[in-house]
Amino acid sequence: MTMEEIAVSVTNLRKTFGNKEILKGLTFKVPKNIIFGIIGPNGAGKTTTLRVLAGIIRHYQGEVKILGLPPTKAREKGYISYMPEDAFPYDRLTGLENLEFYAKIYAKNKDEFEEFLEKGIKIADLGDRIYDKTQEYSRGMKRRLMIARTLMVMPKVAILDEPTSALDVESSVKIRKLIREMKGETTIILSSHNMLEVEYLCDEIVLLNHGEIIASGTPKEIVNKLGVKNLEEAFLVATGGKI
Ligand SMILES: Nc1ncnc2c1ncn2[C@@H]1O[C@H](COP(=O)(O)OP(=O)(O)OP(=O)(O)O)[C@@H](O)[C@H]1O
Repeated sequence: MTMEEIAVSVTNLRKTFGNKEILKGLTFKVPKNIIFGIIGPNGAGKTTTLRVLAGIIRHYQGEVKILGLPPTKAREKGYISYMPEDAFPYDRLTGLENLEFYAKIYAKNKDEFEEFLEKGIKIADLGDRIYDKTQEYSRGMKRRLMIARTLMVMPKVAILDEPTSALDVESSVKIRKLIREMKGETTIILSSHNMLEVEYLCDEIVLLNHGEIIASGTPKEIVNKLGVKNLEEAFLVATGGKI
């Protein structure tokens, strides 16, 4: 891969909290415009990694480049849009007002603001409920709004921490479709505990365990390498669980 083809490059990333080493030297590259998954058991370091990439965790060792820039710089330039796992809309605002609020932060001019908003409304797909205060929304509706907010600004890198966690089947399917439809337009980095989802969405993945990468490649490559039937089995074998 040439430099131009790489969206994110991580070299020997280490992060400690107190005296606990949470990330123990991660190295990986994410090509532009793919969907890249970070998977691993609870506490493996997925959210910590995503927070470093999003420019939220500023102190770490190693080198992280987003389109050639340190994450904080890339964030300042509006290259990154990040949806934390516990992202919630402002509940006193309507869905539309929430989108307007976020669009204003990213838009360089009025035309771009309108463009982002139009895209956000389309992605959120909430019909007339977009005019209701979000405190009246279901969990799935809130999530869709947050995904719309994250993706509508056409970031160069969208970071989604567990986009479908705690959603019912129908809401998850809708969100997966949304993400899939953005494929090729932007680089998407997501974490998930749902291996079917990861197999469906992700072009490439890294599997983290105790802050280390224990497998990487396409889902198919990992499955084949471990001689198992699917990614869920690969996950269990690689992390030492039982099938
Ligand atoms: N601010 C913090 N201070 C201290 N320890 C932290 C902090 N943030 C995370 N940790 C610890 O770092 C480890 C990795 O956490 P992280 O949230 O990155 O894992 P994860 O893979 O996203 O887990 P999950 O699947 O449960 O969301 C955990 O042991 C967690 O307790």
